[in-house]
Amino acid sequence: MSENYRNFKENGKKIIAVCRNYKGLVAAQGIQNPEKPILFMKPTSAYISEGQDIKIPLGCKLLYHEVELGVVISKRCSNISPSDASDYIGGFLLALDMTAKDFHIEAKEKSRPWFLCKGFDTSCPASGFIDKEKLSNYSDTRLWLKVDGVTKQNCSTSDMIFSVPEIISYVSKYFTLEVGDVILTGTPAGSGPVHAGQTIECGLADIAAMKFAVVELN
Ligand SMILES: O=C(O)/C=C/C(=O)CC(=O)C(=O)O
Ligand SMILES: [Mg+2]
Repeated sequence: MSENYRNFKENGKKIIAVCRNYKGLVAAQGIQNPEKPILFMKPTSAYISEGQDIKIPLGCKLLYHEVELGVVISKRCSNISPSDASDYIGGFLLALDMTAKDFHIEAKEKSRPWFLCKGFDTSCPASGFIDKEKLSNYSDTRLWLKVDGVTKQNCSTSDMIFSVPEIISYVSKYFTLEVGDVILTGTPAGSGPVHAGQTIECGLADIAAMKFAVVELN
């Protein structure tokens, strides 16, 4: 069987991301739980791997970190039910949904798309492929993030509003999912600013961890 999805950074065609998917984050913002998953996309050119730096995009004065669990799709599919969704999970990844927050605020104020604030080069630092057997309890796994050694995000994926199968099912009703596509499942409470010279470390229980430096664009 072909396992091209394991090399999702090369073979995937899309990164689809869910936002406002953690109860703690939504409560902290004083907003209602969304009625259905809220989606946006990042280009696959946004991926970087450990050893590469997060580059603050041109003109950005406020860059935010968001640690997230990502799901790698193993088989082409569309319009699948939540109960069938696990058949299409190839594995997982640990990811950062880096956000140019000042651009994001402006985009929301002016009702503009989120592509620039969410999709710039280096906006998706990602771990390698995590076998699904290693993460059988993906619905209750700890996600954490530190900036310069100080914990900023620390939450279980059990705080998600929409579960991984519900998200895959919902997304697949509108987009054909292909081998190696990734779905980012949203960030828990505690997202905040990072500056050039700082280091972000994050992890998924004791299964995956990664570290990235934040640098000025040059
Ligand atoms: O302000 C908002 O509505 C959402 C902001 C985000 O960046 C949301 C996410 O990407 C997330 O919740 O993961
Ligand atoms: Mg996010």
